Amino acid sequence: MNFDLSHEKLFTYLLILCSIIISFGGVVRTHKTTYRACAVGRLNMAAAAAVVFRRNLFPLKLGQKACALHSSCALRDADPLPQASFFPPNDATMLPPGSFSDKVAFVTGGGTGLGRAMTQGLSQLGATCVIASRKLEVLQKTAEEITAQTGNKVFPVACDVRDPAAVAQCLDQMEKLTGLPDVVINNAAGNFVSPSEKLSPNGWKTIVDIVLNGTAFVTLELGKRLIRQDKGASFLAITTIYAESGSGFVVPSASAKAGVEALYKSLAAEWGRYGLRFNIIQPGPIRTKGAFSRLDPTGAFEKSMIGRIPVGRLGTPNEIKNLALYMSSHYATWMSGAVVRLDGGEYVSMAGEFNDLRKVSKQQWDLIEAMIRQTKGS
Ligand SMILES: CCCCCCCCCCC/C=C\C=C\C(=O)SCCNC(=O)CCNC(=O)[C@H](O)C(C)(C)COP(=O)(O)OP(=O)(O)OC[C@H]1O[C@@H](n2cnc3c(N)ncnc32)[C@H](O)[C@@H]1OP(=O)(O)O
Ligand SMILES: NC(=O)C1=CN([C@@H]2O[C@H](COP(=O)(O)OP(=O)(O)OC[C@H]3O[C@@H](n4cnc5c(N)ncnc54)[C@H](OP(=O)(O)O)[C@@H]3O)[C@@H](O)[C@H]2O)C=CC1
Repeated sequence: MNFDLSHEKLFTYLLILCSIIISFGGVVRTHKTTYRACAVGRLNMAAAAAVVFRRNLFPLKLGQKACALHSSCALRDADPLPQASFFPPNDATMLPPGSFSDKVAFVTGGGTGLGRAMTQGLSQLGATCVIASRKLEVLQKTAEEITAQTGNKVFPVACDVRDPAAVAQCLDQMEKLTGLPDVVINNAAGNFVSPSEKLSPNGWKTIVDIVLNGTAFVTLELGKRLIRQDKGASFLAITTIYAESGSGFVVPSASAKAGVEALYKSLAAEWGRYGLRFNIIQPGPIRTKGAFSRLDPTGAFEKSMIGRIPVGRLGTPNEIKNLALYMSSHYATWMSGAVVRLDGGEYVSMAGEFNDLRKVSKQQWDLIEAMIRQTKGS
């Protein structure tokens, strides 16, 4: 019998064996690294398998604990690159205090992640906020926390943006609570990575319904009401850098976000005459539980993702907050139909044909240059 087991395969099998032991609650030492299963119960096996998967793609640092796939564990935090020290995030709120006094802001998906950060910023600068999404308890907790911090009211309203009747009801409720908004941020989204050949019709529909139809229902219903009341407003949509390029493995999201951009650019042209502005932010990767748990659940890709960001680090929710506040404010009244990318340079870094030459060392460059200079004629 021919046992063709390379070191790599043997190591993988060993790790799978370890993961099975881990899944029964054990602690395993391999290569001086202690892996302790962070999950209990049914998720144990999945977590341990994720560690094996990740270890084989990108080695864990010594002593780093495996924490994949379990909600009780903090999300892994891959190191920034050295150049990130030139570009520290400035999380302070940028606009002057009171920039949104007497304004009402409506933020979809305002209970978590980037939506929460933008709501916090608007509230801090004086806005009365209404936040809407499916999970009322999450919204309530965020609303209480922000109001306690800023002293300004944040109203939670349950709403599934996929349902136009629910959207209309939510806006009725807002009108009673605060009147129509001056600032609208369409931030709610759904996403997951999946090979497209595994997508069911309902998988496709779910993402397109949340992202494109949800944004359209909110925007069109609010727009009609604002037009009827002759009230101006700023609309902002949060899309993504791959809305422009497209991307494999998140095809429903890429298609829907591209649709949102077309919707916003079109309405910028059509509804300016009613006092309505429409702009778009395309964020690069920012660690939020919502995004990373669905787009990189094993944590295997975070390091390589940071590696392709010229600024050498992920963005922060507060960086998106500051841009969103500016674009929604009275400092930006001449801005409409704009698409602003905020991604540490990731988009251009992935696009440039020769950008991988960053990996070439000084000595290799000397050699390459000498070879090129030796070439005569064509
Ligand atoms: C080189 C790799 C680099 C990795 C980088 C990682 C980090 C990158 C950061 C950059 C991010 C860029 C853009 C981000 C865009 C975002 O939008 S992030 C925000 C993500 N947040 C959310 O998604 C929050 C809300 N999401 C949800 O509620 C759910 O996830 C869901 C599925 C969207 C909706 O929930 P629900 O309505 O309950 O739907 P379900 O009934 O569960 O499912 C509906 C159908 O979808 C199918 N499905 C669900 N999950 C999957 C999956 N993982 N794979 C395949 N199919 C899936 C499900 O089976 C249902 O279909 P069927 O009825 O046919 O079974
Ligand atoms: N984080 C990142 O790296 C990036 C994020 N983005 C975009 O930023 C935005 C915020 O994402 P992020 O904060 O990371 O992720 P989150 O998952 O935290 O935010 C998504 C929000 O959408 C809400 N939501 C989902 N489905 C619905 C629905 N059917 N009706 C109403 N609300 C819904 C969720 O609340 P609930 O579950 O209560 O409904 C949640 O608050 C999204 O538009 C995303 O596409 C873009 C590029 C990069």
